[in-house]
Amino acid sequence: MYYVIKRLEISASHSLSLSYESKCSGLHGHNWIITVYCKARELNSDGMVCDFSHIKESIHGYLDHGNLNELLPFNPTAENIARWIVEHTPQCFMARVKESEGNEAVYVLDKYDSMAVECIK
Ligand SMILES: Nc1nc2c(c(=O)[nH]1)N=C([C@H](O)[C@H](O)COP(=O)(O)OP(=O)(O)OP(=O)(O)O)CN2
Repeated sequence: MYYVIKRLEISASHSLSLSYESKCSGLHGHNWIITVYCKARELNSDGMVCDFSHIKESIHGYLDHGNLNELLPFNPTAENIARWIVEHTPQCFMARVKESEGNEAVYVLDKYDSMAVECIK
């Protein structure tokens, strides 16, 4: 099995729609650190799982310097963003989305859950 791991940073704003009072309901920004995990049993004809720059383009190219509430069709929590990355990135099975030093969410496809447990130890 081959793996590629791409880390990228996006600067973006969001506000959260929550069922309780929170400062996060106001528009604010983060420099999000995103880690994308892709895998393939066989390499493509270019000798890659997938191109690092294609991963960057589809996430950074779309979200950087944007308002996530306008760009994404869901409440832009770190968890929902991580799921969106997995669902929209070819060969991706797991994504980590870090809002700040202490706050990070991970989404992993069900069948790779044990791998995620190892990675986030
Ligand atoms: N499970 C989640 N919890 C929270 C999310 C989220 O996406 N998933 N997001 C937020 C807000 O985006 C908020 O901006 C985070 O605020 P921040 O000040 O960074 O967090 P803390 O209050 O915990 O601040 P510390 O500096 O880490 O103490 C909120 N929650």
